Amino acid sequence: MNNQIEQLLKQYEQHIIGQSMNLRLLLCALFSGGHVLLEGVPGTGKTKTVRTLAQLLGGNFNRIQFTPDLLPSDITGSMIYNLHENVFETIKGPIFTNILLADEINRTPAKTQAALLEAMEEKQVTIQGETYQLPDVFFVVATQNPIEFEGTYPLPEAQQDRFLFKLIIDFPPFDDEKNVLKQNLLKTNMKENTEPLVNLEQFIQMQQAIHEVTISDQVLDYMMRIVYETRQSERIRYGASTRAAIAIGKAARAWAFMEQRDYVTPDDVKIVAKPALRHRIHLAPHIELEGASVDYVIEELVGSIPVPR
Ligand SMILES: Nc1ncnc2c1ncn2[C@@H]1O[C@H](COP(=O)(O)OP(=O)(O)OP(=O)(O)O)[C@@H](O)[C@H]1O
Repeated sequence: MNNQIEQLLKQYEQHIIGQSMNLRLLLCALFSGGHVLLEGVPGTGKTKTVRTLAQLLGGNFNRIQFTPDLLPSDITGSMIYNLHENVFETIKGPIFTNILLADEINRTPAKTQAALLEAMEEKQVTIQGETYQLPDVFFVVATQNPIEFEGTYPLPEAQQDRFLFKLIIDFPPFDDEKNVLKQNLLKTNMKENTEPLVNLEQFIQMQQAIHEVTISDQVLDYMMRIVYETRQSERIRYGASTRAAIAIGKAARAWAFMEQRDYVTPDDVKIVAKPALRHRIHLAPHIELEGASVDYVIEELVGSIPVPR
């Protein structure tokens, strides 16, 4: 693995315990230029995970708590009249940051959700007719609580499709969770000062290098076959979109880069397929009734497709 990336992940894993795969996938999404939906019950370290990533990259971090009364301009910004100077001034909203935690995105109505999602897609924001570019490194992690649905506004399918990955934060294994307690209660291994390990310029250079990673025709075919089969399977009501296929390709390339390879393997594709697909497909009603999970169905589907040599 690229030495700098290896260092970064090592540090990251010292701060966020027992979430190794999720940390890698989060970094993979960031390298791919995508955004992430993060699902987990409260208190499982989601905020710390995203804040620490920003610190390790030397980037700015903002957190917006999505509430029912949040307005689009509370995210993007607004224009105010400065009485002292007799001029209008643009106040840029909290979206102008490198890493944004959109906490409980499904607690706000569709209009405000759409303002964030539009900005994610267009990498720019319009305030009173003026357009402002978002930073070159702009990464949104939107959280959702998997068990509390009352008073929520579920993200429409088309909006979910805009997220490269959906990651699920589960409780860490027993011993790892005990280490979280030690970190917090005994202050062992506690690193309050998280020094950046790379800066944003270096990060952008690495991101550009990912374009050099090649994808053979057989591997492209394999990716396409996975997405195509989501539309054929009788276990799936709605299959994945073309945007999903592109997402798998981008993420697999970033994963290969993180593994210090200049070509994508079928294994890279397998690793990123689940987080790239789980929020984009809908199970058929009879499969839902059987209680099968989306992850299980994806695993079976991917496992049934011949792997190219
Ligand atoms: N895997 C972990 N590694 C390190 N610290 C953790 C981990 N999980 C939880 N914590 C600790 O648990 C506390 C709560 O974490 P945090 O606030 O990030 O959770 P959250 O999922 O964002 O919660 P909420 O949804 O309520 O905002 C913090 O003190 C954090 O240090």
